[in-house]
Amino acid sequence: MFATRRATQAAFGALQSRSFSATAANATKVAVLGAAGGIGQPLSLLLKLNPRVSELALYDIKGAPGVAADISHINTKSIVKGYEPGAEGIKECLTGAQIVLIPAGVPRKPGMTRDDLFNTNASIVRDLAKAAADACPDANMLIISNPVNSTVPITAEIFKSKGVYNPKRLFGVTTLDVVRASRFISQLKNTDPANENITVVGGHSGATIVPLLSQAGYSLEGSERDEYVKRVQFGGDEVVQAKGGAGSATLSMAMAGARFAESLLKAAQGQSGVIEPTFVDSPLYKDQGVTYFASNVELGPNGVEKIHPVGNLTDYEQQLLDVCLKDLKGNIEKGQKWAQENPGN
Ligand SMILES: NC(=O)C1=CN([C@@H]2O[C@H](COP(=O)(O)OP(=O)(O)OC[C@H]3O[C@@H](n4cnc5c(N)ncnc54)[C@H](O)[C@@H]3O)[C@@H](O)[C@H]2O)C=CC1
Ligand SMILES: O=C([O-])CC(=O)C(=O)O
Repeated sequence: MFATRRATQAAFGALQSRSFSATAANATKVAVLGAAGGIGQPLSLLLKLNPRVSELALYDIKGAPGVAADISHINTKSIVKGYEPGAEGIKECLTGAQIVLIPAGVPRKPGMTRDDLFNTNASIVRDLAKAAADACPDANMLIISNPVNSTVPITAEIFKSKGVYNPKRLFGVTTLDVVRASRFISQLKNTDPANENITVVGGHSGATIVPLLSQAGYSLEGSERDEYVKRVQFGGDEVVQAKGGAGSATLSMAMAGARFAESLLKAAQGQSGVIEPTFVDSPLYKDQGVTYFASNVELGPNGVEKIHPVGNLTDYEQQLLDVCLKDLKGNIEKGQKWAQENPGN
């Protein structure tokens, strides 16, 4: 039993700071949109375990009050409330939120690319972004719904159209790529994954995902290198295949989303030097027409504090980056154009 308790504590150790407790001064309302889904439920659970969160607001088109009632019995201090679907529910859910996580939308089935989700998820994200732009224009927006390379630019266009766009507060959550890249190298090298932190740059689909192993001091060669990179780039497909039509990564994504939210909370609550790769409005490749890009970003009380350049690359990594930039440009422009042509009601 004690072993079980120790294992549970270790599992949540990265998410919890036991000495930290939200006070009136740093009270933080976090909203999850799509909270009753495969990602939304475990993500909400992990946020309930985070002492930096004082209020958890859950919204979905179905089932959020039930998820909230369940999670609210967990013996941590934060208040949890689930909201009914509709304009009033989403407005109340979002009012006063400092962080909004959006995992609402459909997941992939085998044989689909993330871009195949565009037609369904673009309008879901647009409508939720509109509600957020009205109710909590200063919140940090964390976009999980795929295709992230397009849903982040869609969110930006909506905020721009309402005159409240702040590029420092919009994040595409690419943390799962970092988590996978770190776990997969630890399997190859027999190291502790907790000590690995592989930087992953670019975007969040296939060839746009570029792991930078050389910066962690690793140099894989030949087929071992190619297989590693392919596994990081197509890790999502591995899960989609294994689930056989029942969706894509949910549990690992919930962990990754909770980790990114925790990093933002730490930075917002005064911790310096908090750095995570994330897909943001970025100057790095704007001269090549790529207006959003994931690289290491230092987080602070105002969101994005400093966007780090990608740093030194091997010739091989440079080749991966060149392919990434080409794909990424198309994904971004597709989202921007769609949002401009489909402003919704
Ligand atoms: N960024 C990343 O690394 C990852 C992103 N994803 C993406 O996250 C999204 C969600 O995946 P799952 O949770 O597995 O899907 P899911 O289908 O299990 O859950 C989605 C939830 O969104 C809700 N929803 C749909 N329309 C909504 C709306 N207008 N307002 C509020 N809620 C709404 C649904 O009712 C459902 O509960 C997918 O697009 C998936 O591709 C998945 C894994 C990793
Ligand atoms: O593969 C998918 O569709 C879900 C996802 O983004 C991931 O697992 O990285």
